Amino acid sequence: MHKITIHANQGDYPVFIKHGLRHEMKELLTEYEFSQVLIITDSNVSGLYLKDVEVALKDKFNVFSYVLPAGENSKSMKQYELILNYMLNQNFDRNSAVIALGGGVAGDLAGFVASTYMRGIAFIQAPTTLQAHDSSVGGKVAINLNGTKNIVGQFYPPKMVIYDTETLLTLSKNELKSGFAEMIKHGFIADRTLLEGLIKTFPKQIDPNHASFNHLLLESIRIKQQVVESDELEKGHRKVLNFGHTLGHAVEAQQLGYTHGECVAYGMLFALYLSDLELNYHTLLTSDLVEWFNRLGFPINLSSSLNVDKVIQTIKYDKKNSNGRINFILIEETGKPYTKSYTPVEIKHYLHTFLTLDLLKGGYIENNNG
Ligand SMILES: NC(=O)c1ccc[n+]([C@@H]2O[C@H](COP(=O)([O-])OP(=O)(O)OC[C@H]3O[C@@H](n4cnc5c(N)ncnc54)[C@H](O)[C@@H]3O)[C@@H](O)[C@H]2O)c1
Ligand SMILES: O=C(O)C(=O)C[C@@H](O)[C@H](O)[C@H](O)COP(=O)(O)O
Ligand SMILES: [Zn+2]
Repeated sequence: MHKITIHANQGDYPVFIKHGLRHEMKELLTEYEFSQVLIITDSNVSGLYLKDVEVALKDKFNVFSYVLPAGENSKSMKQYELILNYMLNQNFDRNSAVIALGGGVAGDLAGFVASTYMRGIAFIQAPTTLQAHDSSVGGKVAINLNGTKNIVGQFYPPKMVIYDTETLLTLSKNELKSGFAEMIKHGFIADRTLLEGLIKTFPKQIDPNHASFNHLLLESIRIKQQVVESDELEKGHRKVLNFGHTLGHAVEAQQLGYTHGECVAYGMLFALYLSDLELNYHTLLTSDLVEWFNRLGFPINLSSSLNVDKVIQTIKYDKKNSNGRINFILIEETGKPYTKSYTPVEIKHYLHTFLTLDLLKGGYIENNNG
């Protein structure tokens, strides 16, 4: 078993990573005496792993389960309110705990519930997606509002992260790809070796059974750890974790059928394009990189599906904005991120030129589900 301890203002917490770890949850939680435990999961994960977790915990705790409709739309005010009502009706008290069993959607919503119910109760992350190697670490919890991503939320670190990597084996290709995009992001912002390792190990497809997969996953979690420990509340440096997200979140809000990670991947291509323009030479958005993204099945050509005016409208609500200017995370080179601010008019112009780049013409236009 791997253990990474994250230092956080409200208390350090361990991230345990192991194949089959869901069966050991009771042992991991030995020191806790929760009055009630609510497992919040979604309608796909419930059929796969809920029973195992209930069985693992039922001798020690009074266990309840709440199953969300799978998908991003559950990160909503409506689901938030439904869960709070459920907890109140079941007499959950201050000594109770919430366990998020699922991907980033269950984690972000359950964490926000835990952070606000009775002004905060214990929260445990039990991630089941590759994406959640990112979302379960760092304490960002949130829901969406009127199409704006994560606009209502908190920094609320979990007490523990229990990452059963066996669960990754049931993910679809598309969901693996989504989490892989955040690993690529971690490579770009902090670690050339990680990025090169990802390119070399997975030239055509992502294989969670590959001998190097776990090592690369751990490296990615360590980068997340270093960044969130350096600036837990995102006063400055943590913003680098938003590389690819400024455009990515606006694309995601258009609900074109792409996952969070696919939208972030597309946003990274745009951020690399802007980075090249800033540097006045073309070393970042290379044909090799675009072809790799294309082979993995990331969207690289959205020229016929993206509504640019809507993108600009959404980007105006980005949390990194200041004084009406849009702050993008760019890179000087792999591992050297910085912030550059633009007006919405400038971004609209650059987006138009980006969308018509010949380099991006050969790509997937349709969503590549599978
Ligand atoms: N808080 C953060 O720091 C942070 C970081 C990254 C992403 N996020 C958020 O996370 C969300 C995306 O997370 P996600 O990609 O995990 O989405 P998700 O939670 O919707 O999971 C993706 C899909 O995979 C299914 N699934 C989950 N585990 C499975 C398994 N083991 N086997 C088979 N199917 C499984 C789910 O039912 C869902 O359909 C977005 O809302 C994003 O904004 C938050
Ligand atoms: O942990 C962070 O900080 C991140 O930015 C990680 C992102 O991958 C994640 O998608 C996060 O939810 C985005 O945060 P937001 O503050 O832009 O909503
Ligand atoms: Zn993300």
